[in-house]
Amino acid sequence: LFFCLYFVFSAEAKKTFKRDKPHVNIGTIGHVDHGKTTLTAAITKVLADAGGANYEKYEDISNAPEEKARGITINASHVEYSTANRHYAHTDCPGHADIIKSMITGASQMDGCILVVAATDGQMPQTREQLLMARQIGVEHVVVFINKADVVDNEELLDLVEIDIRKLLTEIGYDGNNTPVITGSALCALENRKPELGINAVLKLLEAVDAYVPLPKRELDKPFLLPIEDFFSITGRGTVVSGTLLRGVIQTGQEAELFGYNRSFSSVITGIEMLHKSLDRAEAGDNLGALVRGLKTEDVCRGMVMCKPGSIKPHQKVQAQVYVLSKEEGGRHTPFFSNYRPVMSSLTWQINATLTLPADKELAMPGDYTSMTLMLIYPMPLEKFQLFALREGNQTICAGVITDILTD
Ligand SMILES: Nc1nc2c(ncn2[C@@H]2O[C@H](COP(=O)(O)OP(=O)(O)OP(=O)(O)O)[C@@H](O)[C@H]2O)c(=O)[nH]1
Ligand SMILES: [Mg+2]
Repeated sequence: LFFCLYFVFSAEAKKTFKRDKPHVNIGTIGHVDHGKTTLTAAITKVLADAGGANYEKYEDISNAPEEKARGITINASHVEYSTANRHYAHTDCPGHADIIKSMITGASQMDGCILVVAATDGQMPQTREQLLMARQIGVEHVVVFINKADVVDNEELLDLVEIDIRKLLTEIGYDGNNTPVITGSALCALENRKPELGINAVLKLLEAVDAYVPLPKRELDKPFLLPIEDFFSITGRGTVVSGTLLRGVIQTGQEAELFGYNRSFSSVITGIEMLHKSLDRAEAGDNLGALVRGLKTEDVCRGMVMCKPGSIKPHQKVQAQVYVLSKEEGGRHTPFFSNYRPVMSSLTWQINATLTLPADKELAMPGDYTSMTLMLIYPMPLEKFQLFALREGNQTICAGVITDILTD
């Protein structure tokens, strides 16, 4: 959330066009060379003419700056633009590896994405892999752009590509029948040629994104979650837990559940304090202390969570998708195998977990990404799409995202 706000505000300062509209994060995914960057440039060009963007040249976007997310080097360009109803931040990563890394690390934070498929190739292995990854990290809405239609003058072939993509979407768990699929040419839009395939197709695409990708749920509207960082006791009053409220809103008098490391307590929030001031209410992003009724300091420890009862649960076995940090990123120099037992860390907790690689994968090399099963020594607060790291001593060796809960 902070990152989002920072991004919006810092962008606000830099540029001049109006930004008083609901904000949505999107991105381009698709097989190498299918036209993601050309399309990104074309969108800004088309919208620049309507006053909703600054035209970002292909060269500037494709020259993606290196950024670090969770210790991982990712090449990513961010552009922004506005349609009539919305403001978008759009991430474009070059090539397959950076797209996958930005998805696993949560760097791209897409509320929806544009899948670019070149009509000349149709779906390719990376199209499928990235779409699957998008599904696994919780991107619920995809809009498809069938690109390079300018060089395919065979209607039937274009139809076949569309049918094939709809089939793939359905197979992966998307609504393949109702997903908007727009056919056109990003290059024509960029070069002001063949308006029906160029500018008009890009406008159609933007209309589809506006209509099909819903506005993201605000963090404030979600059930509250406080990963506990610290705790202390106030003589005569009780125990205070502190940390940064990750989502939702808390109020005094509210029921809360505290759990983790095989402990679980029900309580009521009787006081909230922030910057030495007492408050009735705090919201996502606030760093606060909460006085909880009936708990002793020895009941609580760092790594437990305080949450709206039942909103997040302890789990011991999960399925995950991870990126194995390369040596250059500070990761391992050598591969690891099934039954390896690193420390898993997420929210504010850390715990030992045993990992199992998929049956067809004998080892995981630095720089790889892979699925794996993780068995924790205790059930811990976990949910689908949660980010975590695997560590070895002080070294981060993997960054991952939970794709499935396997046990209660
Ligand atoms: N004919 C034609 N060529 C296109 C079109 N869109 C993109 N291209 C060309 O396809 C090539 C790849 O385009 P990019 O936009 O760089 O593709 P990308 O998906 O960003 O590629 P990576 O970032 O390397 O994965 C470039 O030479 C583009 O000029 C199009 O609509 N028609
Ligand atoms: Mg590119």
